[in-house]
Amino acid sequence: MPQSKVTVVLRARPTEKFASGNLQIIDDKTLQVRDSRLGGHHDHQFAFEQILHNVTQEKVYEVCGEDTVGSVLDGFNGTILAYGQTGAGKTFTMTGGKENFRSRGVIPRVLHKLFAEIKARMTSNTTVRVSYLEIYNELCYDLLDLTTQPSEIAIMEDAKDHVYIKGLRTPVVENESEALGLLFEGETNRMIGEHQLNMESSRSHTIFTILLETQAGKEGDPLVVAKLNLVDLAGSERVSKTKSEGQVLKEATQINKSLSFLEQVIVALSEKKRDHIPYRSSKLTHVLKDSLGGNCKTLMIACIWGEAAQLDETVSTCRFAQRMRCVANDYSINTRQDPAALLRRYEQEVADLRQELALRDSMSGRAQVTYEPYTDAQRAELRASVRAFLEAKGDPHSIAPLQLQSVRQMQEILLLIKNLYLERTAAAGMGRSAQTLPAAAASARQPQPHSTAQRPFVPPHAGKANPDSFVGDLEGEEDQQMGLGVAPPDARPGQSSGAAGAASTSGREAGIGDFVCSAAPDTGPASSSTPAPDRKQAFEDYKKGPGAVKLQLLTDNKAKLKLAKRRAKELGLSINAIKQQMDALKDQGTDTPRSETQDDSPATKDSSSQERLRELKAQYRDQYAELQVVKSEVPYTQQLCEQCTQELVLEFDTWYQQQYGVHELTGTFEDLQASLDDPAHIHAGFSQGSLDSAGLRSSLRKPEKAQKVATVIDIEARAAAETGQEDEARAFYKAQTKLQQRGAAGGAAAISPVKRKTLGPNTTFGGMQRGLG
Ligand SMILES: Nc1ncnc2c1ncn2[C@@H]1O[C@H](COP(=O)(O)OP(=O)(O)OP(=O)(O)O)[C@@H](O)[C@H]1O
Repeated sequence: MPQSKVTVVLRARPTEKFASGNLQIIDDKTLQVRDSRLGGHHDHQFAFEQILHNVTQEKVYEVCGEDTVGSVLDGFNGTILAYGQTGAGKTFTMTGGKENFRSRGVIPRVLHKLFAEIKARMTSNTTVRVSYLEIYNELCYDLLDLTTQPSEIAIMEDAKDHVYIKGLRTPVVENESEALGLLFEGETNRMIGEHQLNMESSRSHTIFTILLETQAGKEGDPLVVAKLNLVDLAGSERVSKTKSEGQVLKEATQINKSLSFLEQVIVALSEKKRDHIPYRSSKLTHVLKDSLGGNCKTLMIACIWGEAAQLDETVSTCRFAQRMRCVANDYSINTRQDPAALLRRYEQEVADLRQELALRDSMSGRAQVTYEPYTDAQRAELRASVRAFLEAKGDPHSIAPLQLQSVRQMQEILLLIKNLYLERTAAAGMGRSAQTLPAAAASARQPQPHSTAQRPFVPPHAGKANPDSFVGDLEGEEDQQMGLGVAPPDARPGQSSGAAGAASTSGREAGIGDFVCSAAPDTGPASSSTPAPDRKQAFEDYKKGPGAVKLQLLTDNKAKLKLAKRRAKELGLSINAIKQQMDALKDQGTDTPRSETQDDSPATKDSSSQERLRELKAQYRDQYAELQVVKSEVPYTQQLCEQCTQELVLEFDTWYQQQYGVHELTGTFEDLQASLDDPAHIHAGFSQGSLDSAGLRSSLRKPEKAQKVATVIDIEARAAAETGQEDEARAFYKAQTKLQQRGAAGGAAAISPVKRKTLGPNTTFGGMQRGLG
C-alpha cells in the first residue's frame, strides 16, 4: 500500500503589523521564528511543504486543493484540514467570503473542479453526496438538518475499521450549484461567537464531506468509492487574550480540550513504537481516524497570524505542524461491491444462459428437458424409472439404461441411489450388531444421554431391515425427499422429524424410507440428564445468581438515566416558563400605555421590569447551560443501559447452553430483553413538555445574516463571466440567490438560512433575545 506523510502548508493571514523582526521567511519552505522576549534570542526553524504569505485564495486552492480532486475521483480518500489559532483565517481559507466570488475559499473551488472533472471524464457514472457535520461542545450536529438530535448521530466503524457517520444526512447533489447551496446553508447554521480576536469566531469544528461513488465498469463490478473531508477546526485560544466569559469561555475550554486530544493523537502517531492511538478520546479524533494515520491523503493548512502579539500562538501552531508532518498515512483505491447490482447482473446472466440452452435443446430435439427444480410429480415419475431399472433382472449390460437428460436429473437419480445405498449399509450393519450385541442394538432405540457430537447413527428399525427388499420401500418416502428428513442435530424428545421420529415410537415394520440419517433424540446435557428448563425461567434464576452483578449495574444505569431525563424535563419546562415570563415582560414594556395616575411611576416600573428581565435572562442562561450538560448525559447513559442489557442476555445464553447442553436457542433476544426493560424509562426519549435539543437550538438562532449574505449581488461574479469563469460564477451566484430567496420567503420559520450566535456576555444578550422574539 503506498504511504505518504501528511503534507503541511503554512498560510499567514495578511496584516499591516507583520512581525518581520520575529518572523523570517527564509525561502518558500522555511520559516524562522526569533523570540527575543525572554532576553537573548531563541530561534526556531520550521519546515513546510510550502509557505503561502500574501497570496490570493486562488493560489491557496492551486497548492492545496487542485490535486486532491483528481485523486479523490480516482478512488483515494482525501482530507484538507485547516488548523490554527482563533482569528488566523481558517474559515476564510476553507469557505472564504461568501458574499464575494473572488474570495471564495477552498471548498467552493473544490466543488467547481469536481463537477467539471466529472463532466470531462464522461466515461464513468459518478454519484456525488455531501454531508456537513458540526462538533460543538463534544456533541454532533447535522448542519444540513437541525431537527436531527445529537443522540441520533453516531460515529461508527465498518468491518474494515473505516469510519462512517450514522444518522447524518448525505443528500445526492447533481451539480455544483446544488452542492454550494448546501454548503452555504450549513455555514449559516454554524455556531459562532464573538470575542476580542474575532467578531465571528467559529465555536465548533466542522467537516464538509464529499462522498463519491463511481461505476467505472459494467453493472455488478465493484464501485470506486472515496470521501473527501474538508475540515475547518475551531481555533485554539488563550482566554486571557480573547477575554472570553460565560458560554464563550465554556466553549473555549471545550475547544482547547478537543484540540489537545487531537494533539495527543498526532503525538502518538509520530512515535513509531506506539501501538495504541487514542482516536476514541474525542468525537473529533474519532471522526478523523481515517484522515490521521489511516487510508487517506491528508493535507493540513496551518494558519498563522503573523503579528508580534500572536507570537506564542504562531510558535505552537508551527510546532503542531511539525508533528503533523511526521504522520504517515497508507492509502489505496477504495472499492465497494453493490450487492443489488451484482444480483441484477447474475440474474441477467442466468436469463441469457437459459435462453441459450432452450435454443440448443430445441435445435437438438430435446424440447421436453426441464432445468427447473423437480416437482413432486416429476420426482415420483423418476423414482418409478429408477426402481424399474434397479429391479430389472438379468444381465446388467443388457438392461435398458436410464435416459440421461440433464445435470439436474442426474443429481436427482444419484440422490435416490445414494439414499438407498445408505439405508442398505445401515441395515446390513445393524443385522451384524444384532447378532453379536443384541442388548446394544436394543438400547440404541432408547433415548440415551450423550453429546450431539458423539451421537451414533441409529436406524430406528434395525432388526427388521431386509437389504434385499429396499426397492419396494421407496414408496411413502416422498416427504423425506431423499434424506431431507434428517432430524436436526439438537432434536429434543418429541421433536425428531420425519419418519425417523414417528417410526421410533410406532413399532410398525421397518421400511427403507424410515431409515434416514437421524440423530437419536437429545435428552439433555453431556454430563447430566436434567432437562433444560424454559429459557425465560432460567433467565430469572440467572439474574439472581451469576448475573446479579451485571443486573445491578444495569439497574444503576437505568436509575441514572431516569434521573437525567427527569432533570432534562424539569429544565425544559422551566426554560419554557422563563421564556414566557420574558415575553410577557417585553409585551408589557411595549403594549401597556403608561398612566400618570398609576401608583408606581413609569420610571420605577420600567427599572424594576428591566431588573426582572435581567434576572430571568440570567436564569435562562444558567438553566440552558445545565440542560446542555444533562442532555449530553442521556444518550451516553442510554447507550450504557443498552450495552449492559445486551451483555447480560448474551452472557446468560452462553451460560444456559453450557449448563444444560442446549445447542440451539429457541427464544429471541427480545424475549429476555423485555424482562429487563422498563419501556417507560429506556425508550421514552425526552418527555413531552421538555424542549428537544433541535427545538432549543433553533429557538436560539436568528435570521440576522440571510439578507446580508445574498443581497450583495457580486459584481465580480459578473466580471468572472467575462473572464472564462462563467460557469463557476453562475453556480456560486445561483446558490446564493436561492439561499436569499428561501431566507426571505420563510423568515424566522425557515430557520435554516440564519447565522446563530451562542449565549454569553461577549456575544451580547440581544442576539439571544432576537432569536427568541
Ligand atoms: N487571507 C485573508 N485575507 C483577508 N482576510 C482574512 C484572511 N484571513 C483571515 N481574514 C479575515 O480575518 C478574520 C478572521 O478570520 P477567520 O474567521 O477565517 O478566522 P478563523 O481562524 O476561522 O477564526 P476562529 O477560529 O475564531 O473561527 C475574518 O474577518 C477574515 O475575513
